Amino acid sequence: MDVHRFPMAPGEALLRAEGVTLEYRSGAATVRATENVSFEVHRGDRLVLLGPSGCGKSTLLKAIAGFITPRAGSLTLDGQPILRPGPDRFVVFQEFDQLPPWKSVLGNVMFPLLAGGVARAEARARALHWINKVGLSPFADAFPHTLSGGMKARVAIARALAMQPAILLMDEPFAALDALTRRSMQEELQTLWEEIRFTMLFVTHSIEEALVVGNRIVLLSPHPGRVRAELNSHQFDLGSAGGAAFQAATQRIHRLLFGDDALAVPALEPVHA
Ligand SMILES: Nc1ncnc2c1ncn2[C@@H]1O[C@H](COP(=O)(O)OP(=O)(O)OP(=O)(O)O)[C@@H](O)[C@H]1O
Repeated sequence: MDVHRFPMAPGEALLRAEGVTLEYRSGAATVRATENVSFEVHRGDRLVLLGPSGCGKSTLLKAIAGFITPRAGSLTLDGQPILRPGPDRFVVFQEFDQLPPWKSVLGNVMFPLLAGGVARAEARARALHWINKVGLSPFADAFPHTLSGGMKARVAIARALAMQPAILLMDEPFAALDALTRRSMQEELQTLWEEIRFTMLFVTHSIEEALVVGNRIVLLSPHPGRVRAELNSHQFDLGSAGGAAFQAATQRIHRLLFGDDALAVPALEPVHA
């Protein structure tokens, strides 16, 4: 078994969102979360959905995960319509209480593999491999309540990567962490990506985090979320944070989201920050 292998074939889009409108309905009330949103995620991309609170980022992720059906538009993965949840998509949430407290780190990472029908011995080997990758081998038998927030985040990432999903969906995974831990988790995620080159769709409302974590950023307007612009951000990492180019990009994005530029930029115009 090659536990390093991820489904990779650079080139065409892996995930395609086309004109996606998402709504919540309860009784007579309808809340439109996103409107006519289009973007593509290519294999090996670290695409960030960035926008203010309530612009529909989490709702988009839920739709891509297969939990919500678009009111209009389409979502396809590898050319196939997304109709339901599947093992090719795995979500890492902000709430690390997503780890069942009665299972050890090893048990937590093995759990989705076993649920997906992987034999116990292989699930154990794969889990131990990814626990090692996130630097938690000494804690394989520890239980979640004995771990720090950053360690829980690493368990959640190991659990997701062990499933070898076609795309990793991350919903503000570091938002609940203190600033220093958040920064080191961003760094660790970057190191893991450089080694494994998994495909990731990352949701955040932090401009700095988007620049550090992503190679491309899709900016969403306030409620309901519409694509405001798409930017390349591959030139930035934690090393460039605080530098002049990074600061300029941060201010540019801020203006695009909240300032006068927000009205002037048509959807999907490529912007090189
Ligand atoms: N279960 C729900 N029922 C009704 N409306 C909802 C539901 N979940 C979200 N909404 C609404 O949909 C819109 C988008 O919410 P969503 O959580 O996707 O935004 P977000 O960009 O992820 O925000 P945040 O950054 O604060 O998490 C909001 O107006 C929100 O109130």
